[in-house]
Amino acid sequence: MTAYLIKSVSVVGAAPTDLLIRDGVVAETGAGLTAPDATVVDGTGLVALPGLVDLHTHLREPGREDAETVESGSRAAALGGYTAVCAMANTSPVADTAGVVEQVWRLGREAGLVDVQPIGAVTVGLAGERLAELGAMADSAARVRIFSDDGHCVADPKLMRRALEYVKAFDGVIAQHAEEPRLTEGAQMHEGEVSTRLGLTGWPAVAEEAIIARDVLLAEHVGSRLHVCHVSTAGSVEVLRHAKARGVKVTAEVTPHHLLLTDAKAETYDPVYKVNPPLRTATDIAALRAALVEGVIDIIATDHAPHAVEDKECEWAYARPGMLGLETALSIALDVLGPQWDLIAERMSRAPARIAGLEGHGLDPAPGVPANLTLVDPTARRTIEPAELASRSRNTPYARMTLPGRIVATFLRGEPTVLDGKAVK
Ligand SMILES: NC(=O)N[C@@H](CC(=O)O)C(=O)O
Repeated sequence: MTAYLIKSVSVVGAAPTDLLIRDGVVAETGAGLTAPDATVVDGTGLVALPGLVDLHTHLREPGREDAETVESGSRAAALGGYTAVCAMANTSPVADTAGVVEQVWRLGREAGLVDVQPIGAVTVGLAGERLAELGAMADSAARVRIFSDDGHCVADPKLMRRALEYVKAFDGVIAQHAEEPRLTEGAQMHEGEVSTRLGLTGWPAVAEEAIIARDVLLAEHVGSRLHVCHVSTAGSVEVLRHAKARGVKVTAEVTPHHLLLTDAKAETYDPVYKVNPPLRTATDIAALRAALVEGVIDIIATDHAPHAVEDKECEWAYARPGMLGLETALSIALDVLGPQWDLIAERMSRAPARIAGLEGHGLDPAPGVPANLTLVDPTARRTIEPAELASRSRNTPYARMTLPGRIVATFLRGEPTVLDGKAVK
């Protein structure tokens, strides 16, 4: 195993220091370190963060390997500064058995670019009718702790209650895609002034808020852990604030795109902006940003949703919802939050690692800690070229935008997965 000596790097925004990485861990920190056997990495001007952790990634394997594979998505993640991603269950076949989650977990190990933690489906086939084998997935080699029907809401309150109760036995968490399906039938975009003008069927904010309100009450009633996926409205923030004040065990995520882009993007009729939940208003964005700073929203999660060209470059109504996120998330966070490094480390690494229970992740670089970290150049600016992304898909909403920050290197247990801004393998 090669040793690495990172010189003069700012750890989470602190004064520059040296980091010696050896045998998979941070062996030493301090000014003026020397290690003749180590490869030197110049960290001048760079910020070291604990490796980012994404709680919400669609890797598409098995089933849609044309859109993404565990390997291509892992490479996109590493290039985005991630050392761990949680892979959503809406694959084909659905990850609703021990066999499928073990397959995804094994593919992640084989790719070896990030730790891939499979998420298990809550219900068989995401159909919302009966519980999947949650216990078998938890006991499998993949050690599943997060369960989600993401892409679909667990709409039946009795099933949701059962799922919340079931996962208590192994400190699991249900990650809910909050969307009351009866209120979003035929929905194409956010219900509001723009949808009225464009004549597109709207997805009202209340469809999200009603489910979150119900679920925080259910989680409180059974004393279980609830995680809310991709929170997108100001009203949802108020429900979450209320629940947290009552001591409900609820955590919540916001995506980079819901922090930056509004429903006005639909005016272009470019389906790259079609996403679920939909892009909302400037008022929602302001509330989401404030909630993220305050901690009412715990984490940024990408909802990286790669789609093949034919599923995206078609009429708006026929396009699949979803956008890429892994390779641009840190840049959007920097754009939105500025260089608040401790906040970024908390919302993009420490907190998601805690929620997912990922050992060895989400820890600031310090002696003895597994060397899962990323080096960011905060002053660099880059223009997003879809063709240059590592993802197999091209559906980034940031094409040709110039964004702050560049991932220079990522280390997974002391081995670089990215060096000089390029994937190592
Ligand atoms: N977030 C998205 O817009 N898409 C997700 C699933 C979903 O939530 O619809 C996908 O898997 O593509």
